[in-house]
Amino acid sequence: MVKTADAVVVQDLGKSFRRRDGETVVALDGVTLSAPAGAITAVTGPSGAGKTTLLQCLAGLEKPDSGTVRIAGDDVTAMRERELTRFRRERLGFVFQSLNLLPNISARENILLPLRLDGAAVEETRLAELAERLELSSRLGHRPGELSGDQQQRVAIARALLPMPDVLLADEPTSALDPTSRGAVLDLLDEWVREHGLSVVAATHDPEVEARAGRVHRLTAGRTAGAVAAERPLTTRATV
Ligand SMILES: Nc1ncnc2c1ncn2[C@@H]1O[C@H](COP(=O)(O)OP(=O)(O)OP(=O)(O)O)[C@@H](O)[C@H]1O
Repeated sequence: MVKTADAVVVQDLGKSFRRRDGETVVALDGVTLSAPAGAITAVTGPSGAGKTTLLQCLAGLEKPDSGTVRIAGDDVTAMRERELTRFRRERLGFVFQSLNLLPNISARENILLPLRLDGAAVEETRLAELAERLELSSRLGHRPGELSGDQQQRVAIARALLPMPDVLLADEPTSALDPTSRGAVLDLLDEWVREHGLSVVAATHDPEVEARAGRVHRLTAGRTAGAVAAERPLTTRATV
């Protein structure tokens, strides 16, 4: 089933940080954007533009100072911590820049962790399919320290996808991937977007992710410049 409504709607989001020296850094300065279901949305922009902060606010891991974040119609900014934790587990998948794999358990156990925390059944068939598509089948018994950076990033992607989230929030999801794995990962994401209506919101510097995106938002100094930099239907890959 392919959904077409906006999965993520961000309105006038503001977030500042107080640095140790007392200076205030404005990371998000009134960001307004949306991301449809059934598409990849790229958030691009120079280093320090606020991309990671935006994803953290979308995930409810940072509390914005102003504005709203709606995911599948639910106002994330209004949720209390317990509700937010459940919402995150049930609806969202993350690929963090730092990957956050647990070092003392195998790739397989890392991938299964969100389902285990949720008390959900282990989806062996889906796990096997994901592992095969991400070329991890022979690596599932290895711990993260025994894997290359490229393999670790693919483990983080498998972990985020296995519970079948509505929205995948990904911070530089292809940064450690070589060209072959990058193609395999992006093909897989394209497929999930089309077949499961997944909404992928990816902060990225990677032109290939941008090329696959149905919508591109460019952030500059915490602001969306012109809100939608490029928009095209999923089936056409024309550059705008
Ligand atoms: N916890 C924090 N404390 C203080 N300042 C912060 C904090 N997090 C982010 N910032 C500042 O907010 C601004 C936006 O940072 P952010 O990491 O969101 O940018 P980014 O676009 O993701 O950068 P990159 O592409 O390098 O990851 C930067 O000036 C950064 O130094």
